[in-house]
Amino acid sequence: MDFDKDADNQLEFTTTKNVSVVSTFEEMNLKDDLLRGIYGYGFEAPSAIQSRAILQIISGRDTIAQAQSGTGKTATFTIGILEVIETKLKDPQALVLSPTRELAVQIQNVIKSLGNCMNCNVHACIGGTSLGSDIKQLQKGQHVVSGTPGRVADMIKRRNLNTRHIKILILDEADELLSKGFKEQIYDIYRFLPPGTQVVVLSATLPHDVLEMTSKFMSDPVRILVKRDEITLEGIKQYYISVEKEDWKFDTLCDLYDSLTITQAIIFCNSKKKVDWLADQMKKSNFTVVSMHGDMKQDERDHIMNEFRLGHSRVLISTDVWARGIDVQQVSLVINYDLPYDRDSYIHRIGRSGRFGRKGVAINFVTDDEIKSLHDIENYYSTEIEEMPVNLSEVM
Ligand SMILES: Nc1ncnc2c1ncn2[C@@H]1O[C@H](COP(=O)(O)OP(=O)(O)OP(=O)(O)O)[C@@H](O)[C@H]1O
Repeated sequence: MDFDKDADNQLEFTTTKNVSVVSTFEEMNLKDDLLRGIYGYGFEAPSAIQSRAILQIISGRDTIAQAQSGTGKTATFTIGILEVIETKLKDPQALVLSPTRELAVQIQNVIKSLGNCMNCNVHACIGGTSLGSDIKQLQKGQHVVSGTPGRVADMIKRRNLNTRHIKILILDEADELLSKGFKEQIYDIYRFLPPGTQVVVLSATLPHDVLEMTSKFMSDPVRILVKRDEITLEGIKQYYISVEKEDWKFDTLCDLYDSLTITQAIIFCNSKKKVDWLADQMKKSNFTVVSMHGDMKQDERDHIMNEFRLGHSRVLISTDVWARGIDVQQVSLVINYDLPYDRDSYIHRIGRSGRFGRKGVAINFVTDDEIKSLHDIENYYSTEIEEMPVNLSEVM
């Protein structure tokens, strides 16, 4: 496999024709224990992506599954994995890779929950934790490993993660995993997997160059894609506030604070330094906020994450470490204190609200310099980002 080989620019990618759609979980003919796990978790009927992609994954075919944020991609691959693994065999049979530690742990929990009646061991193999305990957990015998690329590559090379029986590799947030920062590590892992390992890639955003790259490590994949103008969700209302100058953003945020705490809110900044600065300023002005970024110690990140999931903290300031995959259903408001540098991040950030059909609101603070980028995003996704009405409570 050569990830960097020049791709054919003429390639057009379209959704595979005649992918069958099943409207109930029963029709998927799943193992009884798995079906019980699904209903026990509270799911009643499959979402659009689940109706299409689960059976493809179970059939063993390489699969490219794109679907809007919060529409159930995690359960899509989880149900696929749980159906094909054999719990009698105590070796890793499925490997799930994702770009952040928090996401890898969240996925581990979803797999555990859906596999609750199956005696399925799932290990989160992530950086920032002790190597010793990782090794111990792997020695115990795990059916599924959900991890971040660095630690997983390390465990494979040290021969603590046995890849011999892996039959399915999942790349969640695949466009991020195949971007510059991760690509080499993914390649490193891929070459240790048995030949013919089934590959499944998922994301809300799959740009053309990423789809091109998939031809290097996937064979005749089934493609379920979303058109660019259908990626944004109707349920997430998008607004902007013109702040003219950077200095005005802070007061604007303070004015909005009461609305932020109605449910839960995420405020995105473009750098770790800015997250620290903003959290400091808010605290100095007596607002209660928490913050999280990739330079914090893992136990601190875990603590912030747990408190936020429990609803004990309501306003979280973060970087793009929080942009992808994290699922907290109570989040109904996302603020881009800084507009993200790229269009894909915009989709992932605002998608932290409006999970599985819930309503969400995204507010973009834009200086005169940022207004052009905002219009770019608007045009690219054929979506509407309106000026924020005076009274936010009217739209919440
Ligand atoms: N069939 C279902 N019925 C009810 N709820 C579901 C169903 N499938 C998924 N959900 C719920 O929807 C929420 C979003 O799912 P998930 O996190 O898998 O979305 P996603 O598509 O991976 O989003 P993202 O693109 O942000 O990663 C979760 O809280 C999940 O429990």
